[in-house]
Amino acid sequence: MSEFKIGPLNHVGVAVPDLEEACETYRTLYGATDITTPFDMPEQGVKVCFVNLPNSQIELIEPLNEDSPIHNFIQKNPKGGQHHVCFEVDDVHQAVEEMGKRGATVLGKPRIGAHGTLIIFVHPKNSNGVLIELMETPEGHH
Ligand SMILES: CC[C@H](C(=O)O)C(=O)SCCNC(=O)CCNC(=O)[C@H](O)C(C)(C)COP(=O)(O)OP(=O)(O)OC[C@H]1O[C@@H](n2cnc3c(N)ncnc32)[C@H](O)[C@@H]1OP(=O)(O)O
Ligand SMILES: [Co+2]
Repeated sequence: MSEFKIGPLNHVGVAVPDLEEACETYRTLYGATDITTPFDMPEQGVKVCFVNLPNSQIELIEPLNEDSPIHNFIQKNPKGGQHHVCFEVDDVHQAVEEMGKRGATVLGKPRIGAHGTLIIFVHPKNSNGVLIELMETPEGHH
């Protein structure tokens, strides 16, 4: 197995109080034309949609309920805010192992994210206050 390292920036996560309103902002203010239909991910506690860009995505996420991992974030930032940065990796299980070895705190277990591949999160305290998501590269995405 090759030495662990992060690969391409896959998306920037933005937490919002109202997903439809945020989509409208990207449509009307920024002229975004390729925005996916919002969908719920109950197991992740969020409603999600993507603003597809030539080289990356903005991932808009809204808490589904009070148990959502981003419920507190929206409480503290009622207008929303930049939430996480996601990098692609070859192997999430290798990433978990390496993060542990390198003294970082992995949040929860690997689970399937909005791109249908395994993801993990590394605590903001390990990366200058930025929540980092690591996701396995989707098939055919290179
Ligand atoms: C559908 C999946 C999709 C995908 O891409 O596939 C997603 O990306 S879903 C994204 C939503 N899911 C997650 O974020 C899961 C991982 N996150 C967590 O486990 C929590 O959000 C956690 C632990 C990072 C923070 O939880 P919470 O805010 O409830 O805890 P605290 O209030 O105690 O916060 C601890 C400490 O961290 C600071 N904080 C919280 N969120 C963030 C953030 N997004 N970026 C930077 N810092 C953050 C918070 O202010 C506290 O700081 P402190 O100085 O200790 O007060
Ligand atoms: Co994400």
